[in-house]
Amino acid sequence: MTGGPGCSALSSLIYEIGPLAFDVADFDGSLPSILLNLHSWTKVANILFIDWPVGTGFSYANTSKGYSSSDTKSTKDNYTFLRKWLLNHPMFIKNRLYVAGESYGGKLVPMIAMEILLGNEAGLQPQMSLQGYIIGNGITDPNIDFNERIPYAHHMALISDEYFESAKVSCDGKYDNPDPNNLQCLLALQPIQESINHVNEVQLLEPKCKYIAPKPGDFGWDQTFREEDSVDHLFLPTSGHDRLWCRSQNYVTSYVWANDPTVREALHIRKGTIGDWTRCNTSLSYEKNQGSVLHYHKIFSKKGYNVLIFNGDHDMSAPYMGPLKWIRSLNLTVDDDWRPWHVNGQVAGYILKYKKNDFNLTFVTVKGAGHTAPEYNPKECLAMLHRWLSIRPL
Ligand SMILES: COc1cc(/C=C/C(=O)O[C@@H]2O[C@H](CO)[C@@H](O)[C@H](O)[C@H]2O)cc(OC)c1O
Repeated sequence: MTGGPGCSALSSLIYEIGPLAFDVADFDGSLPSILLNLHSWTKVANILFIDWPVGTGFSYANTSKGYSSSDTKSTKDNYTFLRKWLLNHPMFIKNRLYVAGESYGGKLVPMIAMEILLGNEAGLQPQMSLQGYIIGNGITDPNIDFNERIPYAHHMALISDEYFESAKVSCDGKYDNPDPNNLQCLLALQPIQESINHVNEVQLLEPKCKYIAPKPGDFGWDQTFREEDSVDHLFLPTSGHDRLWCRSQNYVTSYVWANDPTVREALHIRKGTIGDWTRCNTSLSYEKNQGSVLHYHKIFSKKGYNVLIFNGDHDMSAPYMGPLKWIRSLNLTVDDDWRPWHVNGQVAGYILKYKKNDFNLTFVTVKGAGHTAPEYNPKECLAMLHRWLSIRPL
């Protein structure tokens, strides 16, 4: 499951872990060519890519009321879909099953896993062979994940020791949505904000680009885009005169492809169901009604499941330090202490394994990767998944 909420699973399929990718290098504005992704996760697993919540990607409801969704509603929808899909594809019922998601999708992962567990316990058919779950740069508890951004910025040398110390003393760990009456904290956060504002928060090392309204005909797609649903379309570097490459430009290919009439016909998208396809639908009526999902992880940690939590370590929006903090709160035992893991003789990141009875949790960093880790380090991420799924040491 992709994040957002409201980002299409097509984004994860094409730009991250699916078997196909667009040829962004040769893209000239017309229908992009399709390439094979050598590092597709489908080499080691069958994957269902789900557009959730309803209204995301090509998914649609028949009534306007049907579009209102939430964490709990979407969890149930995903579970219902999975049950129906498995009943229609019985050859997959016995397969080992993992629920996987990234970013905001990581919040739904333990919720859906719990729904499966409860459904199995209630004897619902089909019984699913749930083995565990996988979360990449996920959000678990915004209080933990987002408050770790400032300590992370300090770790990554974006703010000085003095700025950090002063915020630490004044803000009592509440850097995200600080108490508006705590003037000391607000003052301490000011130079911190100025230091990090112009850094690309999803990949510290890449240029930060800001949206400017595209002109009709830009990229050969002669539509005027609405700003709210076309934030990926055209970006300019926030400073400097030269047009820099920005990763977000790669996403233009998805809009051109998914809105091409021949593509939509080939995909059997029913006419009149949705208008323009957008990579992330930001106008959904979605209630984030589960603040934290840490309690789901707590319940799973008392049962026999296998969990993989991985983080591109150059992402400041959902920094690796968030999971490290909430995982520590589960009171597990360290099974394999922090050590590097390798791909092609190079350090690909770091691993830390925990255990408690039959529960195994592997925490992995992907060195140098941003928010959507497989998009940045595809080879390493496939190696990680392959080794973890085959219960080999990373
Ligand atoms: C709960 O409140 C927040 C949620 C998020 C979620 C981000 C997210 O899913 O990112 C998208 O991830 C997907 C990958 O799953 C990418 O493709 C999209 O580009 C990306 O937008 C972020 C926040 O602050 C930055 C929040 O405050």
